[in-house]
Amino acid sequence: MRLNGEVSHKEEEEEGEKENGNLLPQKVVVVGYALTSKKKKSFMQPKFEVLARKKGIVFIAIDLNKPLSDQGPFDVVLHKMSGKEWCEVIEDYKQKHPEVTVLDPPDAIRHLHNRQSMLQNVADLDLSDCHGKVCVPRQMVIKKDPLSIPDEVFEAGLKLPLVAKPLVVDGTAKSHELFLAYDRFSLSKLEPPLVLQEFVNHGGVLFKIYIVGEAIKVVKRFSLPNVSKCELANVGVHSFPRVSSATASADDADLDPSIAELPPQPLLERLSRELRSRLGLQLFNIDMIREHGTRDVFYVIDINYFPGYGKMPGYEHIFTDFLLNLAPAT
Ligand SMILES: Nc1ncnc2c1ncn2[C@@H]1O[C@H](COP(=O)(O)OP(=O)(O)OP(=O)(O)O)[C@@H](O)[C@H]1O
Ligand SMILES: O=P(O)(O)O[C@H]1[C@H](O)[C@H](O)[C@H](OP(=O)(O)O)[C@@H](OP(=O)(O)O)[C@@H]1O
Ligand SMILES: [Mg+2]
Ligand SMILES: [Mg+2]
Repeated sequence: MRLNGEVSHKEEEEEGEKENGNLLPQKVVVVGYALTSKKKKSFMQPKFEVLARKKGIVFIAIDLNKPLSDQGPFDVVLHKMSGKEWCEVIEDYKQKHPEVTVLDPPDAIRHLHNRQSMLQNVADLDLSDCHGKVCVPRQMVIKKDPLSIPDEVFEAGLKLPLVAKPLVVDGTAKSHELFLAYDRFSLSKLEPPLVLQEFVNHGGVLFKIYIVGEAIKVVKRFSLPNVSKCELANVGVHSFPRVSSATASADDADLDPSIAELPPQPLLERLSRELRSRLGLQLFNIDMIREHGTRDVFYVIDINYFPGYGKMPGYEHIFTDFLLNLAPAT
Protein backbone atom coordinates (compact mmCIF):
# COMPACT_ATOMS: atom_id res chain seq x y z
CA MET A 1 0.00 0.00 0.00
CA ARG A 2 1.20 3.47 -0.73
CA LEU A 3 1.05 6.45 1.60
CA ASN A 4 -0.24 9.69 0.16
CA GLY A 5 2.38 11.53 -1.79
CA GLU A 6 4.16 8.39 -2.92
CA VAL A 7 2.17 8.13 -6.13
CA SER A 8 1.94 10.54 -8.95
CA HIS A 9 -1.82 10.30 -9.49
CA LYS A 10 -2.27 13.88 -8.44
CA GLU A 11 -5.55 14.49 -10.22
CA GLU A 12 -7.30 11.63 -8.51
CA GLU A 13 -5.94 12.62 -5.11
CA GLU A 14 -7.10 16.20 -5.50
CA GLU A 15 -10.53 14.98 -6.53
CA GLY A 16 -10.65 12.70 -3.44
CA GLU A 17 -9.59 15.63 -1.29
CA LYS A 18 -12.47 17.77 -2.56
CA GLU A 19 -15.07 15.05 -2.20
CA ASN A 20 -13.85 14.25 1.28
CA GLY A 21 -14.10 17.80 2.55
CA ASN A 22 -10.31 18.18 2.57
CA LEU A 23 -9.84 14.91 4.44
CA LEU A 24 -7.36 12.82 2.52
CA PRO A 25 -7.71 9.04 2.71
CA GLN A 26 -4.99 7.58 4.93
CA LYS A 27 -3.51 5.49 2.17
CA VAL A 28 -3.80 5.20 -1.58
CA VAL A 29 -4.21 1.80 -3.19
CA VAL A 30 -3.41 1.64 -6.88
CA VAL A 31 -5.40 -1.08 -8.64
CA GLY A 32 -4.51 -2.03 -12.20
CA TYR A 33 -7.25 -3.90 -14.01
CA ALA A 34 -7.36 -5.99 -17.17
CA LEU A 35 -10.97 -6.83 -17.95
CA THR A 36 -12.90 -7.62 -21.10
CA SER A 37 -15.02 -4.70 -22.27
CA LYS A 38 -18.17 -6.57 -21.16
CA LYS A 39 -16.75 -7.09 -17.69
CA LYS A 40 -15.45 -3.54 -17.46
CA LYS A 41 -18.93 -2.21 -18.23
CA SER A 42 -20.65 -4.35 -15.61
CA PHE A 43 -17.99 -3.95 -12.90
CA MET A 44 -16.64 -0.42 -13.21
CA GLN A 45 -19.91 1.33 -12.49
CA PRO A 46 -19.70 5.10 -11.83
CA LYS A 47 -21.05 4.75 -8.27
CA PHE A 48 -18.35 2.22 -7.46
CA GLU A 49 -15.57 4.32 -8.97
CA VAL A 50 -16.69 7.41 -7.06
CA LEU A 51 -16.83 5.58 -3.73
CA ALA A 52 -13.50 3.89 -4.35
CA ARG A 53 -11.84 7.19 -5.23
CA LYS A 54 -13.17 8.76 -2.04
CA LYS A 55 -11.67 5.93 -0.04
CA GLY A 56 -8.29 6.25 -1.71
CA ILE A 57 -8.48 3.60 -4.41
CA VAL A 58 -7.12 4.57 -7.80
CA PHE A 59 -8.14 2.35 -10.72
CA ILE A 60 -5.91 2.23 -13.77
CA ALA A 61 -6.83 0.32 -16.95
CA ILE A 62 -3.94 -1.91 -17.99
CA ASP A 63 -2.89 -1.33 -21.60
CA LEU A 64 -2.62 -4.79 -23.14
CA ASN A 65 -0.40 -3.47 -25.92
CA LYS A 66 2.33 -2.36 -23.54
CA PRO A 67 4.57 -4.43 -21.26
CA LEU A 68 2.87 -4.83 -17.88
CA SER A 69 6.06 -4.05 -15.95
CA ASP A 70 6.25 -0.64 -17.65
CA GLN A 71 2.86 0.26 -16.20
CA GLY A 72 1.86 1.16 -12.66
CA PRO A 73 3.35 0.85 -10.11
CA PHE A 74 0.37 -1.15 -8.83
CA ASP A 75 -0.51 -2.42 -5.37
CA VAL A 76 -3.13 -4.80 -6.74
CA VAL A 77 -3.82 -6.27 -10.17
CA LEU A 78 -7.34 -7.52 -10.98
CA HIS A 79 -7.83 -9.48 -14.15
CA LYS A 80 -10.33 -11.51 -16.11
CA MET A 81 -8.90 -12.18 -19.54
CA SER A 82 -8.64 -15.48 -21.29
CA GLY A 83 -5.81 -16.87 -23.37
CA LYS A 84 -2.48 -18.55 -22.82
CA GLU A 85 -0.54 -15.43 -23.70
CA TRP A 86 -2.21 -13.38 -20.98
CA CYS A 87 -1.60 -16.11 -18.38
CA GLU A 88 2.09 -16.03 -19.24
CA VAL A 89 2.18 -12.25 -18.91
CA ILE A 90 0.59 -12.46 -15.46
CA GLU A 91 2.80 -15.32 -14.27
CA ASP A 92 5.90 -13.46 -15.40
CA TYR A 93 4.70 -10.25 -13.73
CA LYS A 94 3.99 -12.09 -10.45
CA GLN A 95 7.54 -13.42 -10.40
CA LYS A 96 9.10 -10.07 -11.10
CA HIS A 97 6.79 -8.16 -8.74
CA PRO A 98 6.18 -10.25 -5.63
CA GLU A 99 5.19 -7.04 -3.82
CA VAL A 100 2.01 -6.76 -5.95
CA THR A 101 -1.17 -8.66 -5.01
CA VAL A 102 -2.32 -10.32 -8.21
CA LEU A 103 -5.93 -11.54 -8.07
CA ASP A 104 -6.13 -14.36 -8.82
CA PRO A 105 -3.46 -16.91 -9.96
CA PRO A 106 -4.11 -17.98 -13.59
CA ASP A 107 -3.71 -21.67 -12.75
CA ALA A 108 -6.40 -21.48 -10.09
CA ILE A 109 -8.72 -19.56 -12.42
CA ARG A 110 -8.20 -22.15 -15.14
CA HIS A 111 -9.70 -24.75 -12.82
CA LEU A 112 -13.06 -22.98 -13.21
CA HIS A 113 -12.87 -22.89 -16.99
CA ASN A 114 -13.83 -26.52 -17.16
CA ARG A 115 -17.22 -27.65 -15.86
CA GLN A 116 -15.80 -30.95 -14.70
CA SER A 117 -12.82 -29.67 -12.71
CA MET A 118 -14.81 -26.73 -11.29
CA LEU A 119 -16.96 -29.03 -9.14
CA GLN A 120 -14.25 -31.48 -8.11
CA ASN A 121 -13.41 -29.65 -4.89
CA VAL A 122 -17.07 -29.59 -3.86
CA ALA A 123 -17.35 -33.32 -4.46
CA ASP A 124 -14.34 -33.86 -2.18
CA LEU A 125 -15.82 -31.85 0.72
CA ASP A 126 -17.53 -33.36 3.73
CA LEU A 127 -19.70 -30.77 5.43
CA SER A 128 -21.98 -33.27 7.13
CA ASP A 129 -21.54 -31.62 10.54
CA CYS A 130 -22.58 -28.25 9.19
CA HIS A 131 -26.39 -28.03 9.23
CA GLY A 132 -26.73 -29.55 5.80
CA LYS A 133 -25.26 -31.63 3.05
CA VAL A 134 -23.62 -30.19 -0.06
CA CYS A 135 -23.42 -32.43 -3.12
CA VAL A 136 -22.76 -32.10 -6.83
CA PRO A 137 -25.15 -33.59 -9.40
CA ARG A 138 -23.99 -36.78 -11.07
CA GLN A 139 -22.40 -35.87 -14.35
CA MET A 140 -20.24 -37.15 -17.16
CA VAL A 141 -18.05 -35.62 -19.83
CA ILE A 142 -18.56 -36.29 -23.53
CA LYS A 143 -15.32 -35.39 -25.26
CA LYS A 144 -15.82 -36.19 -28.94
CA ASP A 145 -18.29 -38.49 -30.57
CA PRO A 146 -21.92 -37.29 -30.28
CA LEU A 147 -23.21 -40.59 -31.69
CA SER A 148 -21.81 -42.45 -28.67
CA ILE A 149 -23.78 -40.33 -26.18
CA PRO A 150 -26.93 -42.50 -25.86
CA ASP A 151 -24.87 -45.59 -24.98
CA GLU A 152 -22.49 -43.72 -22.69
CA VAL A 153 -25.40 -42.19 -20.78
CA PHE A 154 -27.00 -45.61 -20.43
CA GLU A 155 -23.76 -47.24 -19.25
CA ALA A 156 -23.11 -44.49 -16.71
CA GLY A 157 -26.66 -44.94 -15.40
CA LEU A 158 -27.42 -41.20 -15.50
CA LYS A 159 -31.04 -40.33 -14.77
CA LEU A 160 -33.02 -38.22 -17.23
CA PRO A 161 -33.64 -35.37 -17.75
CA LEU A 162 -30.09 -34.12 -18.22
CA VAL A 163 -28.69 -30.63 -18.47
CA ALA A 164 -26.18 -30.41 -21.33
CA LYS A 165 -23.53 -27.74 -20.76
CA PRO A 166 -20.49 -26.81 -22.89
CA LEU A 167 -17.44 -28.32 -21.16
CA VAL A 168 -15.35 -25.17 -21.44
CA VAL A 169 -16.42 -21.84 -19.96
CA ASP A 170 -14.49 -19.06 -21.67
CA GLY A 171 -16.66 -15.98 -21.21
CA THR A 172 -18.32 -16.35 -24.62
CA ALA A 173 -22.12 -16.47 -25.00
CA LYS A 174 -21.76 -19.92 -26.57
CA SER A 175 -20.20 -21.33 -23.41
CA HIS A 176 -23.43 -20.42 -21.59
CA GLU A 177 -25.75 -22.11 -24.14
CA LEU A 178 -27.42 -24.90 -22.19
CA PHE A 179 -29.95 -27.57 -23.13
CA LEU A 180 -32.39 -29.70 -21.21
CA ALA A 181 -32.54 -33.20 -22.66
CA TYR A 182 -35.51 -35.44 -21.92
CA ASP A 183 -34.34 -38.53 -23.81
CA ARG A 184 -30.84 -39.87 -24.33
CA PHE A 185 -31.13 -40.37 -28.11
CA SER A 186 -31.72 -36.68 -28.83
CA LEU A 187 -28.44 -35.87 -27.10
CA SER A 188 -26.53 -37.00 -30.18
CA LYS A 189 -27.73 -33.81 -31.89
CA LEU A 190 -25.52 -31.77 -29.53
CA GLU A 191 -21.98 -30.65 -30.12
CA PRO A 192 -19.29 -32.06 -27.76
CA PRO A 193 -17.23 -31.36 -25.72
CA LEU A 194 -20.06 -31.36 -23.19
CA VAL A 195 -20.89 -32.07 -19.61
CA LEU A 196 -24.13 -33.96 -19.07
CA GLN A 197 -25.48 -33.29 -15.61
CA GLU A 198 -28.51 -34.78 -13.88
CA PHE A 199 -31.28 -32.24 -13.47
CA VAL A 200 -32.16 -31.71 -9.80
CA ASN A 201 -35.67 -30.47 -9.00
CA HIS A 202 -35.31 -27.41 -6.74
CA GLY A 203 -38.57 -25.47 -6.92
CA GLY A 204 -37.37 -22.81 -9.36
CA VAL A 205 -35.18 -20.89 -6.90
CA LEU A 206 -31.39 -20.73 -6.94
CA PHE A 207 -28.97 -19.26 -4.39
CA LYS A 208 -26.03 -17.26 -5.72
CA ILE A 209 -23.27 -17.06 -3.16
CA TYR A 210 -20.86 -14.26 -3.98
CA ILE A 211 -17.40 -14.42 -2.43
CA VAL A 212 -15.09 -11.40 -2.18
CA GLY A 213 -12.21 -12.53 0.00
CA GLU A 214 -13.75 -13.26 3.37
CA ALA A 215 -17.02 -11.49 2.57
CA ILE A 216 -20.04 -13.59 1.56
CA LYS A 217 -23.27 -12.29 0.06
CA VAL A 218 -26.09 -14.63 -0.87
CA VAL A 219 -28.98 -13.67 -3.16
CA LYS A 220 -31.97 -15.55 -4.52
CA ARG A 221 -32.53 -15.84 -8.25
CA PHE A 222 -35.28 -17.41 -10.34
CA SER A 223 -34.26 -20.69 -11.90
CA LEU A 224 -35.75 -23.52 -13.95
CA PRO A 225 -39.05 -24.96 -12.63
CA ASN A 226 -39.32 -28.55 -11.42
CA VAL A 227 -39.73 -31.24 -14.06
CA SER A 228 -42.93 -33.11 -13.23
CA LYS A 229 -43.41 -36.87 -13.55
CA CYS A 230 -45.55 -36.50 -16.68
CA GLU A 231 -42.95 -34.27 -18.35
CA LEU A 232 -40.52 -37.17 -18.08
CA ALA A 233 -42.31 -38.68 -21.07
CA ASN A 234 -41.18 -35.70 -23.20
CA VAL A 235 -38.54 -36.09 -25.88
CA GLY A 236 -35.96 -33.81 -27.48
CA VAL A 237 -33.32 -31.32 -26.40
CA HIS A 238 -34.55 -27.86 -25.51
CA SER A 239 -32.33 -24.82 -25.20
CA PHE A 240 -33.17 -22.54 -22.31
CA PRO A 241 -32.32 -18.92 -21.54
CA ARG A 242 -29.80 -17.71 -18.91
CA VAL A 243 -32.62 -17.50 -16.42
CA SER A 244 -30.55 -17.25 -13.23
CA SER A 245 -28.14 -14.68 -14.66
CA ALA A 246 -30.93 -12.12 -15.20
CA THR A 247 -30.67 -8.98 -13.11
CA ALA A 248 -34.15 -9.64 -11.69
CA SER A 249 -33.70 -10.93 -8.16
CA ALA A 250 -36.08 -13.32 -6.45
CA ASP A 251 -35.23 -11.79 -3.06
CA ASP A 252 -38.51 -9.89 -2.76
CA ALA A 253 -40.79 -12.40 -4.49
CA ASP A 254 -43.58 -14.10 -2.55
CA LEU A 255 -42.19 -17.63 -2.57
CA ASP A 256 -42.91 -20.84 -0.68
CA PRO A 257 -40.64 -20.53 2.40
CA SER A 258 -39.64 -24.20 2.22
CA ILE A 259 -38.11 -23.43 -1.19
CA ALA A 260 -36.88 -19.90 -0.65
CA GLU A 261 -35.40 -20.12 2.85
CA LEU A 262 -31.72 -19.27 2.57
CA PRO A 263 -29.22 -22.06 3.23
CA PRO A 264 -27.95 -22.02 6.84
CA GLN A 265 -25.28 -19.37 7.44
CA PRO A 266 -22.76 -21.79 9.06
CA LEU A 267 -23.00 -24.01 5.99
CA LEU A 268 -22.40 -21.06 3.65
CA GLU A 269 -19.47 -19.86 5.71
CA ARG A 270 -17.81 -23.26 5.85
CA LEU A 271 -18.42 -23.96 2.14
CA SER A 272 -17.03 -20.58 1.12
CA ARG A 273 -14.00 -20.87 3.37
CA GLU A 274 -13.19 -24.38 2.17
CA LEU A 275 -13.59 -23.49 -1.50
CA ARG A 276 -11.60 -20.30 -1.17
CA SER A 277 -8.72 -22.25 0.23
CA ARG A 278 -9.01 -25.34 -1.96
CA LEU A 279 -9.47 -23.35 -5.16
CA GLY A 280 -6.90 -20.74 -4.16
CA LEU A 281 -9.25 -17.98 -5.29
CA GLN A 282 -10.68 -14.84 -3.67
CA LEU A 283 -13.19 -13.72 -6.30
CA PHE A 284 -15.91 -16.10 -7.41
CA ASN A 285 -19.52 -17.12 -6.93
CA ILE A 286 -21.25 -20.42 -6.32
CA ASP A 287 -24.66 -21.42 -7.74
CA MET A 288 -26.42 -23.62 -5.23
CA ILE A 289 -29.88 -25.22 -5.25
CA ARG A 290 -31.89 -27.01 -2.56
CA GLU A 291 -33.18 -30.43 -3.57
CA HIS A 292 -36.95 -30.11 -3.72
CA GLY A 293 -38.73 -31.74 -0.79
CA THR A 294 -35.70 -31.49 1.52
CA ARG A 295 -34.67 -28.83 3.98
CA ASP A 296 -30.94 -29.34 4.00
CA VAL A 297 -29.74 -31.17 0.91
CA PHE A 298 -28.00 -28.77 -1.43
CA TYR A 299 -26.29 -29.13 -4.80
CA VAL A 300 -23.59 -26.89 -6.23
CA ILE A 301 -24.18 -26.70 -9.97
CA ASP A 302 -21.82 -23.95 -11.11
CA ILE A 303 -18.87 -21.84 -9.93
CA ASN A 304 -17.94 -18.64 -11.78
CA TYR A 305 -14.68 -16.72 -11.61
CA PHE A 306 -15.04 -12.93 -11.23
CA PRO A 307 -18.80 -13.09 -11.75
CA GLY A 308 -21.22 -10.23 -12.31
CA TYR A 309 -20.41 -8.36 -9.07
CA GLY A 310 -22.27 -5.36 -10.46
CA LYS A 311 -25.47 -7.28 -9.67
CA MET A 312 -24.44 -8.04 -6.07
CA PRO A 313 -26.25 -5.75 -3.62
CA GLY A 314 -23.76 -3.49 -1.84
CA TYR A 315 -20.88 -4.54 -4.08
CA GLU A 316 -19.42 -1.04 -4.07
CA HIS A 317 -18.77 -1.13 -0.31
CA ILE A 318 -17.84 -4.79 -0.12
CA PHE A 319 -15.29 -4.43 -2.89
CA THR A 320 -13.73 -1.19 -1.70
CA ASP A 321 -13.33 -2.63 1.83
CA PHE A 322 -11.80 -5.76 0.36
CA LEU A 323 -9.26 -3.82 -1.71
CA LEU A 324 -8.34 -1.56 1.20
CA ASN A 325 -7.84 -4.49 3.55
CA LEU A 326 -5.68 -6.55 1.25
CA ALA A 327 -2.42 -7.16 3.01
CA PRO A 328 0.56 -5.94 1.02
CA ALA A 329 2.20 -8.85 -0.72
CA THR A 330 5.38 -10.01 0.96
N1 LIG B 1 -28.14 -29.80 -12.52
C1 LIG B 1 -29.06 -28.86 -12.58
N2 LIG B 1 -30.29 -29.07 -12.04
C2 LIG B 1 -31.24 -28.12 -12.11
N3 LIG B 1 -31.09 -26.93 -12.73
C3 LIG B 1 -29.89 -26.67 -13.28
C4 LIG B 1 -28.82 -27.61 -13.24
N4 LIG B 1 -27.77 -27.08 -13.87
C5 LIG B 1 -28.15 -25.88 -14.29
N5 LIG B 1 -29.43 -25.61 -13.95
C6 LIG B 1 -30.16 -24.37 -14.27
O1 LIG B 1 -29.55 -23.79 -15.38
C7 LIG B 1 -28.95 -22.53 -15.05
C8 LIG B 1 -27.65 -22.35 -15.78
O2 LIG B 1 -26.75 -23.37 -15.43
P1 LIG B 1 -25.25 -23.01 -15.05
O3 LIG B 1 -25.27 -22.09 -13.90
O4 LIG B 1 -24.50 -24.27 -14.89
O5 LIG B 1 -24.80 -22.28 -16.39
P2 LIG B 1 -23.84 -21.06 -16.65
O6 LIG B 1 -23.90 -20.78 -18.10
O7 LIG B 1 -22.50 -21.39 -16.11
O8 LIG B 1 -24.52 -19.88 -15.84
P3 LIG B 1 -23.88 -18.54 -15.24
O9 LIG B 1 -24.53 -17.44 -15.96
O10 LIG B 1 -24.26 -18.59 -13.78
O11 LIG B 1 -22.40 -18.64 -15.42
C9 LIG B 1 -28.82 -22.59 -13.54
O12 LIG B 1 -28.72 -21.33 -12.99
C10 LIG B 1 -30.08 -23.33 -13.16
O13 LIG B 1 -31.20 -22.47 -13.29
O1 LIG C 1 -25.37 -14.00 -12.12
P1 LIG C 1 -23.90 -14.09 -12.19
O2 LIG C 1 -23.19 -12.97 -11.52
O3 LIG C 1 -23.35 -15.42 -11.76
O4 LIG C 1 -23.68 -14.05 -13.76
C1 LIG C 1 -22.38 -13.91 -14.32
C2 LIG C 1 -21.95 -15.20 -15.03
O5 LIG C 1 -21.98 -16.20 -14.14
C3 LIG C 1 -20.57 -15.05 -15.60
O6 LIG C 1 -19.61 -14.97 -14.57
C4 LIG C 1 -20.49 -13.83 -16.51
O7 LIG C 1 -19.16 -13.57 -16.82
P2 LIG C 1 -18.49 -14.28 -18.04
O8 LIG C 1 -18.01 -15.57 -17.50
O9 LIG C 1 -17.39 -13.31 -18.36
O10 LIG C 1 -19.49 -14.44 -19.14
C5 LIG C 1 -21.03 -12.59 -15.85
O11 LIG C 1 -21.03 -11.57 -16.83
P3 LIG C 1 -20.93 -10.00 -16.52
O12 LIG C 1 -20.54 -9.43 -17.80
O13 LIG C 1 -22.28 -9.62 -16.04
O14 LIG C 1 -19.90 -9.80 -15.45
C6 LIG C 1 -22.42 -12.83 -15.36
O15 LIG C 1 -22.94 -11.68 -14.80
MG1 LIG D 1 -24.62 -20.43 -13.16
MG1 LIG E 1 -21.30 -20.34 -14.93
